[in-house]
Amino acid sequence: MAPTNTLPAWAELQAHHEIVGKAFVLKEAFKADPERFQKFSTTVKLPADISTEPNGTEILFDFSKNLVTEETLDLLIKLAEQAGLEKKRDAMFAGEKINFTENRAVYHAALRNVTNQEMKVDGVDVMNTKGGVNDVLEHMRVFSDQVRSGEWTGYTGKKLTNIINVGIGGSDLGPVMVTEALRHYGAKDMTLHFVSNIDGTHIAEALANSDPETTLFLIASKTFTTAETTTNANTAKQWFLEKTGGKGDISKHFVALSTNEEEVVKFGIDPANMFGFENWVGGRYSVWSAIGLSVALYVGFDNFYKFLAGAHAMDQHFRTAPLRQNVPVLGGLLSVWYTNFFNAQTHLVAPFDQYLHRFPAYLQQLSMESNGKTITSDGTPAKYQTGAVLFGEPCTNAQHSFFQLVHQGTKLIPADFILAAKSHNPVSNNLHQKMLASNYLAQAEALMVGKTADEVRAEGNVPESLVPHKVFLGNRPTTSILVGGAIGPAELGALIVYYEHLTFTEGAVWDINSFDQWGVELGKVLAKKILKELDEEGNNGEAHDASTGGLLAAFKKYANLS
Ligand SMILES: O=P(O)(O)OC[C@H]1O[C@](O)(CO)[C@@H](O)[C@@H]1O
Repeated sequence: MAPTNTLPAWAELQAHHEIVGKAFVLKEAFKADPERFQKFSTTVKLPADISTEPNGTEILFDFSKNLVTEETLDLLIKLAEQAGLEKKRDAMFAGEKINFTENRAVYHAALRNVTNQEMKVDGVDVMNTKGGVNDVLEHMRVFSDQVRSGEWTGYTGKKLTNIINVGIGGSDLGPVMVTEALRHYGAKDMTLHFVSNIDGTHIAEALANSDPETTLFLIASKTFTTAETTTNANTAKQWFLEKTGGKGDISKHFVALSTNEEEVVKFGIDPANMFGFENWVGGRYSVWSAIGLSVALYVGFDNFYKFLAGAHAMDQHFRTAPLRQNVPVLGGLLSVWYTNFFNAQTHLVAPFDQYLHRFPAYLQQLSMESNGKTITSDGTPAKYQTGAVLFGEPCTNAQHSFFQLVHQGTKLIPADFILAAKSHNPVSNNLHQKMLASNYLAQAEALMVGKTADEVRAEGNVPESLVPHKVFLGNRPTTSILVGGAIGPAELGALIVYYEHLTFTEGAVWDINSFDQWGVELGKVLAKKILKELDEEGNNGEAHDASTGGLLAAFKKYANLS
């Protein structure tokens, strides 16, 4: 396609930004238009049979506190149309190989296709084929039921209640985030560990209090060749065999979640205990696949299925809602607006929800591994900014750390705030939840209205020298997401998919391939080479630049390596 910044709508948006965007005052827009909230907010409703609410949970997306007019949205949608967003979306759902640098389809939506619509890649029905989506789901159902009920036991006949997931990146972040988010639904007799880091501390700490008789290892790796995962998995296997005096039965205690049967077998896992998926599932989208087995084990298969169904509901919305009411499209286009026309560098996501404490970390991989790219579809560098730096922490904690910068710093930080109307823990007569909600509402309002010097003075007793320090410029944009019930499996599924398709929309407009991750390769290859050098006697890193060589030599000296 033509470079995005040469599309007619881009120039129109630039002109619009000069005239309208730069001068836009959010609080004035609310005064001028009493309908602004209604006009700029959209509600998505989940099916009743999967929701926490008897009539179906509504999720309200309030975009009204963004620096936009109706004309801005119209122009952004025009840009999306000119960039071929709908065509690209439809190609993804048609199983076309839109991951063109790896010649792969991007079909994780099939994993949550709970209405069993026809979905094909290369003419093959991925849902109903042998070993396809429905077969793997059935395998996950049977296995998770057996482990949870105690029918599947360890080598001494004990129930497996200690689950250790070994995986990294998408094979870790999704399972960790989702099991934490759904802790309310988790089996009370189960302990979960997630081992990802190559730092030996991670596996050592997980094994320290584990009993081999009751431990189940899930070796989660799409490729089954990732250095961290294979090393941690081998350490786990060695620990298991040592602790059981060689009597431990690997087939009862180790299962693999992978696409690579050959490597799984080499490792010593029975292919019958392998839960497969296909290469059209990207690592960062794999929690919906067999990689989500820890979720199914912890919250039970029925809840896992509701998680898929909530995700599917958001897929359906993304596929069918007109762009102007399409929430992931609007979220993605707002990100384009701030990144490319306001020069914003970041995207803050702050869940007002302790269970969602790993959500920002999960979104970091989703967003930055997808859109941290410079090269566009024709192989040339983009002449505009792409992926923002996504960061976040749960509130109210974040308010007491980095929110100073969000309120009074020199940077524009577009922010998303997420709250559930109902808490799973309405302690102290729901006081905590009301305080949480009051902060959720107050932060967005404060960021918008700010505080003028006159307002500071009117508070009285403020020395004139302090006045500028107490001024808040305001006009800082937020998107508020309000889940109408509690955050259950379906609500969580829908929220994740909102961000997936928001990321898709950004990538489609920026004309980059959001589905590869070549940028992680260089460091991996170099680390392999340096690992050998650490063991080579007399090698003091002379082949490297002076800094790397100097550090390598110093490490060897301090660590007593020769
Ligand atoms: O599941 P695997 O193949 O072990 O890969 C783990 C992670 O590594 C990456 O390839 C990046 O290094 C991610 O995309 C992926 O989620």
